[in-house]
Amino acid sequence: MAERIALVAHDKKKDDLIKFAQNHESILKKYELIATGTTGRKLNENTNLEVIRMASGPLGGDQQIGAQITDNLLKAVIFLRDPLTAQPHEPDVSALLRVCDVHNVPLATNLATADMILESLKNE
Ligand SMILES: O=C(CO)COP(=O)(O)O
Repeated sequence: MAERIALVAHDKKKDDLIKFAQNHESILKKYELIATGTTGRKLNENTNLEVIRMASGPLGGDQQIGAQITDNLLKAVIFLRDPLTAQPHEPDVSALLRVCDVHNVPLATNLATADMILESLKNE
């Protein structure tokens, strides 16, 4: 089974994530990709990647991804969150970030770190 990476972006960061995914398509293609609902739909529509969609973030998608981290299924999480906009599901967002730390899963919350994580995956 291919290793799995989660891709998530809040609304104001979705364009950044799509551009990021387009720029890194060749490395991302080597992984099974999952995303929250709207992020996944936009990635499927705007890149050549095949992304498995969870529920939308506000409807529990972050929690579904968190459960996969707990089950040791994820290699890394790229979560471009919007630090300037309050989210109705902020507790879910915090829980996802927290569970990455609990299980020591690489987590990028901005593009600079996301680039570094993918750079390091190239060397595997
Ligand atoms: O809200 C999100 C993550 O917290 C993202 O959810 P969507 O991809 O469904 O917009």
